[in-house]
Amino acid sequence: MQSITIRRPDDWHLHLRDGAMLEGVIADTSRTFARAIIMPNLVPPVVTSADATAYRDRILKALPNGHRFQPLMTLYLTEHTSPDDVEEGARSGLITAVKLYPAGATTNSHGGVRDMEKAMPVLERMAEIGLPLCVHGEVTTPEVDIFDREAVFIETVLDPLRQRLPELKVTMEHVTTSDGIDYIKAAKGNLAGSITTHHLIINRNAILVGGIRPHYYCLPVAKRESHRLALRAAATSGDARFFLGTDSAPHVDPLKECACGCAGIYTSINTMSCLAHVFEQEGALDRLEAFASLNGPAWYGLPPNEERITLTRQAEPVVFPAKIETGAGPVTVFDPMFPLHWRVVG
Ligand SMILES: NC(=O)N[C@@H](CC(=O)O)C(=O)O
Ligand SMILES: [Zn+2]
Ligand SMILES: [Zn+2]
Repeated sequence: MQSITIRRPDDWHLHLRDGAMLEGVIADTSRTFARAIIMPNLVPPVVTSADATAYRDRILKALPNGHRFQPLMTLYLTEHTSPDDVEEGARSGLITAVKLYPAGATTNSHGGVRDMEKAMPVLERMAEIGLPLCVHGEVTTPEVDIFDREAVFIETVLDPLRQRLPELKVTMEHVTTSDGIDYIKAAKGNLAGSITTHHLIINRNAILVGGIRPHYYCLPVAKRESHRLALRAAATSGDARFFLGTDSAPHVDPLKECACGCAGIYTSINTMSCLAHVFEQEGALDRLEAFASLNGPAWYGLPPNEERITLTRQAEPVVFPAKIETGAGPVTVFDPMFPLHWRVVG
């Protein structure tokens, strides 16, 4: 049997939600991942260090017995965020990054930033103390086509910001376009990108061909095939600027399967099986560890995990549930549309 052993992976972009949903999903991450950057887009969002402390405690309380898992907390940037609060949170080790949601760009982003000018004092402080900014890189201008939102964000928001504050460390999260990949590669430093599992596997056909398929709808929306290929090339290249951020984003089925379905794909449970498949297809299994376990910690200035996990390839497909049941309701699991043969064995 073929097998591969890598350092225990981390997830550099994860939605754990809260309450019954948090309790229902956390084990799918903590079973396999040692750490994750926890997204702050709760209702209401995690905006202060006090909010983040309370949320971290709820996450740790929801952890199954025997699971060791470190939530790396983020603050949701608003136009009123206090630079001092951010600095205190960072210095105490509570906060790993601050998250920029352009207002209206995605799930629970209405409290995000409308006018970047108002966020400058916080961003300047972050640049000073070396605290990374994680960005949902999409503009929300109604005139801009949804498939172009990432490219336009780079040109009109991200590049001007980086020119103004070259010392600011920026993580472009869930990169979905070759424009994003090229922009990161061309940068002289202080820029990296996370890539999701699903964007390595689906293009926009998955959402629209043969009927509208809400469980493949997420933001940024999957793009055309050429972009997926660029993401795969970057992820499997070993380039230290690219790493895993699953963006696993659970929504209960009734909120996905309706006239105005939520954006988000749930991949925590089968991410490593999907990734091993992708890296094997690309002849890059030896670079899976860089993508899932090494590049992320290096970017965030943390040591890689000492523990190892082993994945084995079995002849029979590995069966994952089509849905998980949570106290909040059922959540459909990402279906890669091919059989998975890799399993995490420990
Ligand atoms: N990715 C998504 O489609 N949804 C995320 C928000 C986000 O990461 O943009 C969510 O919170 O549901
Ligand atoms: Zn996002
Ligand atoms: Zn997300």
